[in-house]
Amino acid sequence: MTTSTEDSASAGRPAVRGATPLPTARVLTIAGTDSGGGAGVPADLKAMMALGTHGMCVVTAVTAQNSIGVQGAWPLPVEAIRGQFRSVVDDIGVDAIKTGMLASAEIVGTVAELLDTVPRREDGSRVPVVVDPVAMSKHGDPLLDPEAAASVRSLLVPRSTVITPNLPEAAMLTGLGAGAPPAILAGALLELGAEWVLIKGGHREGDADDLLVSYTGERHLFRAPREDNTHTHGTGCTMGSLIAAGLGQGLTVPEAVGLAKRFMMGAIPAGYALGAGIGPVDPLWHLRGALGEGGWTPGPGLQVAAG
Ligand SMILES: Nc1ncnc2c1ncn2[C@@H]1O[C@H](COP(=O)(O)OP(=O)(O)O)[C@@H](O)[C@H]1O
Ligand SMILES: Cc1ncc(COP(=O)(O)OP(=O)(O)O)c(N)n1
Repeated sequence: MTTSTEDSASAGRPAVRGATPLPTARVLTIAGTDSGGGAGVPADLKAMMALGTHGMCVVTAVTAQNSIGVQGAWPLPVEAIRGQFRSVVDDIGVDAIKTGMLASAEIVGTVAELLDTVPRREDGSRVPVVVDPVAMSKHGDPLLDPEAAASVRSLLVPRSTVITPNLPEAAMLTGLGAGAPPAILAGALLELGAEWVLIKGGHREGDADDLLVSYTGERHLFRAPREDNTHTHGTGCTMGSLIAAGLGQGLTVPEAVGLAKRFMMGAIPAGYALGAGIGPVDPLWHLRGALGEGGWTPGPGLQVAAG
């Protein structure tokens, strides 16, 4: 295995044929895996694909996880994280980035350093970065060392285009209680250097409204009734990835959040039972009618000959 990042772009490569213009945005998640497929990198890639973008991943940690909880977590060496990041950014390029589970202060520091190396866009603006400050799973299993919260606060929040905490994560980062009003939590995060803050409402009593505020004073409330479905594993990861996919396609932050929220309002009621515990939201809810019962059926062109 080689981890070299020094190849020049074309040295010794075969000519690439069939130059179809890039049909879509390139969106990168920097996050942990979920072996059960409901959250983390698998959820991110599915959400990115659901909006028609090309999803890519830098894995930060591997988790053994299912519908009942997280049974184990193994952070990767920072060299592996740097290597994956360089492979993607130096050859393919990125139109938007989302971060999720970062596990340790060392990984948070490495990711902050890597974000600073992303080339600017043609118009000189920064590639948008959605920071989902993942701290624990729905089951209460820790996904971030407690001492890493300070690094997220000082290194990642100021590098974010939009940070998307749930209520407990906003409380952890600000030192305020999770019961503090969303506008107060958002204001404290803006003071830490975020451009936009989305306080997600999944952990609220009653409604599931999300509050989006910007450092310029713009304010948007995305309202939604609480869905009575326990199968909501992966809501935060899916939401953050949809926002990144929207930003990569050129939407503004309020437009991307609005699109993501509307999508979630279909994905959450469609969440399905899987395993003995909390099943996942359905990133394919909008295609189920077209897929038919049991999934997609190959057309005549894809029939495999018998024998
Ligand atoms: N039961 C629910 N009904 C409706 N919307 C929900 C529900 N649970 C979560 N959401 C929405 O899902 C998105 C993700 O939020 P949240 O669940 O708070 O994130 P996280 O997974 O990080 O805790 C938000 O838009 C939130 O309002
Ligand atoms: C590897 C990994 N990353 C993130 C999470 C948290 O995902 P989230 O979308 O917030 O979903 P819940 O865990 O709250 O259902 C995770 N579980 N695993």
